Amino acid sequence: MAQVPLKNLAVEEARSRILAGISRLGAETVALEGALGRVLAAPVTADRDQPPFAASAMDGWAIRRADLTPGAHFRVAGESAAGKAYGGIVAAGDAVRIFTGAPVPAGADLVIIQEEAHRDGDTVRFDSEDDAKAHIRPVGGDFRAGDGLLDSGSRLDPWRLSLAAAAGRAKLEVVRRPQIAILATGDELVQPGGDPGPDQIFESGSIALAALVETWGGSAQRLMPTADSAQAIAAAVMDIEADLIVTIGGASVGDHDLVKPALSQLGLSLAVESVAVRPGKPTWFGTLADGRRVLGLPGNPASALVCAELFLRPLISALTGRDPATTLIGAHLDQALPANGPREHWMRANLAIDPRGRAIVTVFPDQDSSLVSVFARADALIRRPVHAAAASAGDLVDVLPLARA
Ligand SMILES: Nc1nc2c(c(=O)[nH]1)N[C@H]1C(S)=C(S)[C@@H](COP(=O)(O)OP(=O)(O)OC[C@H]3O[C@@H](n4cnc5c(N)ncnc54)[C@H](O)[C@@H]3O)O[C@H]1N2
Ligand code: MOO
Repeated sequence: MAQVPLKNLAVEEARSRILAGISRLGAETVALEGALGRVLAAPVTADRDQPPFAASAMDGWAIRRADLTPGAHFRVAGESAAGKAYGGIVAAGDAVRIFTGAPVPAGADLVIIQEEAHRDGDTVRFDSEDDAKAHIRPVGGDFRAGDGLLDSGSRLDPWRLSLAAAAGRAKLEVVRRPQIAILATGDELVQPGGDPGPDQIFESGSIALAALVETWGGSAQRLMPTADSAQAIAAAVMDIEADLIVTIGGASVGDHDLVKPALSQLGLSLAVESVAVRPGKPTWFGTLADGRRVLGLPGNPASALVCAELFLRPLISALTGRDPATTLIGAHLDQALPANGPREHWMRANLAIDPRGRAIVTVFPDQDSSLVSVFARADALIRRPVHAAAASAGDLVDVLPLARA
C-alpha cells in the first residue's frame, strides 16, 4: 500500500488533517456573570418585547398631539416615571409629566421636551409646533418576543452579554471550555524566577501559549517542563487528562528531539509529520492509542507562536463549534520583499493606518524564529505564499492581525 506523505505538508493540507474528526464539545449551563468569552451552545431568543411598553425618549410632557394648538393651556394630570407608570388615560387637554424611559400613558401620542414647556401651577403650555417629533420609543423597538437575539456558536463579548441580560437571561447554555494541556520539554529550560546554569535559558513558550489558549476560549493547564528524556516525556503525557495536549520543543530531527519517539511508546499515530511553513517546519500532529490528540509545536518561540495561530487557534474554534478559518486582511507593504522559497512564510510585522486611511505593514528586518523580543513588538503576521514573486513597496499582501492589548 502506498504510504501517504505526511512530511512537508502545505499549511492548508496540514490544517485540514489536524481538524479532521474534531467535533464540538458538549454543553454546560453557566451564570451570566461567568459567561464572558464562552461560546453559546444554544441560541438566545427573546421571550418578551423590549421595551415592553411605548417609552418616552425624553424628559418632558406627554399629551395628545391633536390638542396642541398655539397658546393652548393643558391641565397637569399626573406623572409617569421609569418604573412608576401613570395609571390613567390622557384625556383631551391633559398633560402628564414624564421622564426618559417611562411608559407613555394610554391616550398620549406626543412627548414635548421640558425645555419647550412653561408650567404655571396646575397648568402647562408649550412652545412646540404640532409637527414636533414624538420622542416615543415603540414597544419592541429594540427586539420583539420571539426574535432570535444571539446565534448558537457566537462568542460572548461584553455587548452580547448585555443583550442576553436585556432579554432577562441569568444563565446561558455554553460549550464546555476545551482543556488544553501544555508541556514544554528541554534540559536547557528553567522556570522564570529559577537559577539557570550557564548553558540554560528561561522557559518562555508555555506562558504565551497558555495565555493565547485562554484568549481563544480554551482553558490552559501548564505542566512542569520535562527533561529531554523519552521516559520523562512519556511519563508526563501518560497521566494528562485534556481535550488536547500541546508539546513545545523536541520536534525536530536532533538527537535530543525526543517527543515523537517518546510518544510512540503511547501508540502515537501521526497525521502531520512536518509542515512547509516558516517558522515552524517541525510542527506535527497525531493521536495516541487511547484517542488523545497531541499537537507538537517547535521549541523556537516564534515558531511555536506562529504555529499556534495557524493550528492551535483553529483547533480551539472547532472544539467550541466555531468557524476555524483564519481571517486575513489586505495591507500595503512599506518596503520591498524578496521572492519567497518553498515554505509559506509568516513574517512578524507591524500594522498601521497611514494618513490616507490605508493599512500599511512594516516587516521586522530580523525574522529569526528564536527572537522573543521581535514577537513582543509585532502586532501582525504577513503571509508570503510558497514561491511568491518578489514584492515591491506598496504591493498588497495578506496579513493576520494579532490580538494585542
Ligand atoms: N538539522 C536540522 N536542524 C533543525 C531543523 C531541521 O530541519 N534540520 N529544523 C530547525 C527548525 S526549523 C526549528 S523550528 C527548530 C525547532 O526544533 P525543536 O522543536 O526540536 O525545538 P528544540 O530543539 O527543543 O528547541 C529549539 C530552540 O527553542 C528553545 N526552546 C525550546 N523550548 C522552549 C521554551 N519552552 N521556551 C523558550 N525557548 C524554548 C530551545 O532552547 C532552542 O533554542 O529546529 C531546527 N533544527
Ligand atoms: O521553521 Mo523553524 O521554525 O525555521 O525556525
